[in-house]
Amino acid sequence: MATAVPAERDAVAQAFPRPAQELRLPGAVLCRTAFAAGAVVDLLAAGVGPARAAASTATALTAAALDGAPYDLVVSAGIGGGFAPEAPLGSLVVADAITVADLGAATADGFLPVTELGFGTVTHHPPESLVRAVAEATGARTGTALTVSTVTGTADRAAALRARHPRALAEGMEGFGVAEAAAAQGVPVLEIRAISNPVGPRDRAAWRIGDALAALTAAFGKLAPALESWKPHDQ
Ligand SMILES: O=C(O)c1cccc(C(=O)CC[C@H]2O[C@@H](n3cnc4c(=O)[nH]cnc43)[C@H](O)[C@@H]2O)c1
Repeated sequence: MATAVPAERDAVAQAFPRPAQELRLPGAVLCRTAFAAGAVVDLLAAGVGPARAAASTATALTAAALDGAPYDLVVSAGIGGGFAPEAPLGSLVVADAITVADLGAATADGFLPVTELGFGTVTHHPPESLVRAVAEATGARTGTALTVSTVTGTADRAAALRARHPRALAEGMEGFGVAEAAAAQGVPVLEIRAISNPVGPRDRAAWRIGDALAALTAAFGKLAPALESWKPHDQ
């Protein structure tokens, strides 16, 4: 379970019945806990932004694989911006598509995603059955979660993103990085965002970080059955 910062990791940890044990890796610290039924869960404050989040997640994945206990699933979780009116403050979004919104080239004719330049990928798709089960368990809306390296701070930018990604519900800074690390090792990925602020004109007074962290704790409290019953071969 990869969050950006320790406050998000601790909000997730509160949903687990057992206190987490710290495991130090080179470049990452895991907090190991477990579901009531026993399945082990590693919580990682992976850092802010897609690059740092990818590096930390790759470290954790590699350590688990070398230990002979590879992960079945990676979850990117945290607070995020919500596109109005579909994703209001305090609501939850589970991504059915994890898309990087600003990886590409600016041209006179507009933005070109990196895939149109002939490189890489811009979207990862979490397993459909898991997205459905998590949305049912938590009441989350499902749609695209965008990953950006620059937080949106104007109405124009929000409108441009929405025009390019009509199914976008949430914006964060880590999901695509976490998903790239997971995909590189063939591990499925999920992204869950609790909405702390609207995507749009910068207005720090409008942030509701406490409410979003509480929504994250509540969501993970309801997630155990959906995650535990999901089998990696179910798509
Ligand atoms: O200074 C600002 O105007 C501002 C607005 C929103 C977020 C930030 C951050 O520095 C938070 C980065 C952190 O939180 C996640 N996050 C939360 N809201 C958003 C958002 O609207 N767009 C992108 N990321 C957001 C993000 O995943 C980072 O971990 C500053």
